[in-house]
Amino acid sequence: MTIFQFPNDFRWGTATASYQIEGAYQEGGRGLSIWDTFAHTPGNVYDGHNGNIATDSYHRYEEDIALMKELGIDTYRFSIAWPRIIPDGDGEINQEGIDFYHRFVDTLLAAGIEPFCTLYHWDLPQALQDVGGWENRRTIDAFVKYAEIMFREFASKIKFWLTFNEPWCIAFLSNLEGKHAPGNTDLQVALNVGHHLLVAHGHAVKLFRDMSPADGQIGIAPNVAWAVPYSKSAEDRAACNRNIEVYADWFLDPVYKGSYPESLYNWFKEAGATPPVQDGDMEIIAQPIDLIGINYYHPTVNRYHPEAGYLHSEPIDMGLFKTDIGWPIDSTGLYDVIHYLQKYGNIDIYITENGACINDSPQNGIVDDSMRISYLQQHIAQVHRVINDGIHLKGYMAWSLMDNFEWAEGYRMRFGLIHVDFRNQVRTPKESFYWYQNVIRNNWMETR
Ligand SMILES: CCOCCOc1ccc(-c2cn(C[C@@H]3NC[C@@H](O)[C@H]3O)nn2)cc1
Repeated sequence: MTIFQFPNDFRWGTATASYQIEGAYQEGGRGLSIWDTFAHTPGNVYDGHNGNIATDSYHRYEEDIALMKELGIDTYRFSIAWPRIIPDGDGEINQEGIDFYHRFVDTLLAAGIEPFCTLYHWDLPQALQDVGGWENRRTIDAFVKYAEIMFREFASKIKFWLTFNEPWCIAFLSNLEGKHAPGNTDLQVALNVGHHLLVAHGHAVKLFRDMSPADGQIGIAPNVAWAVPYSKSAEDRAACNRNIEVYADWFLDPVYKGSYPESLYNWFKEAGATPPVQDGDMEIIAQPIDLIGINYYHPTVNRYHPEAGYLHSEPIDMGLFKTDIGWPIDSTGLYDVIHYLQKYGNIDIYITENGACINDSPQNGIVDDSMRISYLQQHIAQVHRVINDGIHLKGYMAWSLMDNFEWAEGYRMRFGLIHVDFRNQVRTPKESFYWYQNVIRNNWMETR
């Protein structure tokens, strides 16, 4: 048994996202998002699930925040639904939407919980997609207008901001692999989307500085892959590097270095695609940021294979224990990838997502999700190990507060510390909720 003591100022939290929990998709003046369209299109989401109701948190946020207070978190990561603020993307402001988030944030603050706000967690207004979405540079200006409204309204209440969640998912999963909204399957489209979201990020950061909100911090939240080569061969090592770089470096090099990673740039160029860089873009992207959020779930073991996707990098099943979504459980990847990111300097890092898909259900009112406790314990131990190495890892937000809409997997894949019965919205804290509550209360963890 080991005791892991955390710094007094370490932040403990949970995370969610607007489309995954709010529901009320046609209420409060909300416009449609690309995820409404994608989920309403047969075949895109498991069993036709969608976010029309989700966990009904638009109506139940006070109950949710009471559970957060019981859990004892000091930080809550959530996202704003752009379609609630500007229903058609860049037209009229919807005051009802702004008012909703003021009530929500005020309730969080009254509960002593720090709001940690993601501006864009994938729910692009459909009206913007109708004219090209992130492929169209016009969406950059629309995003900056949206961000300005949010900073003006909330910078006095919200001190932690993320521009984009998981840029790899926005660009590649959604526009090359076609698995998320809007479901394109073209490499050049993916590079266009990825570049434009980076330019939008840079403009939003510059605007944030120009509006000089008192003591606010802003960053971006890439999901990171950690790939270990199956063999020591140069081919396998290169295949792993491509896999790691496409999630992290493709976005963080432009932000921290003002240029795309050369090797991957050339890899895509060989495939006939290059980012649509215009004069001044790379300078605006490289606006200094204050922090990054890192979303980590699992590592992979990869080898080179000429027919393995756009990176010729094939993940190998090494027989590890897996969560119910099929991801291997190996917390060492978290330690390794955080050290990998030190090449950008000893930047302030928050783990803005980490968690396990374990589909346990209540038995006599108890959800004995011991596998999730084991997963969290292993990963929080690695968080401590990273801090012990002097790395500025400032906080940990478990994904997720409660079971919710897990994108293409719908509601069958459960990541929550709280079980949600989607037939009646009954929330049941799982055993992992009480385990995490104890870690937070003590600010230390013991392994068992
Ligand atoms: C067979 C090939 O498939 C290609 C990879 O396909 C995926 C799908 C999904 C993910 C994925 C999902 N999550 C959790 C979410 N993070 C943001 C938050 O909203 C959570 O719901 N992280 N990564 C990665 C890769």
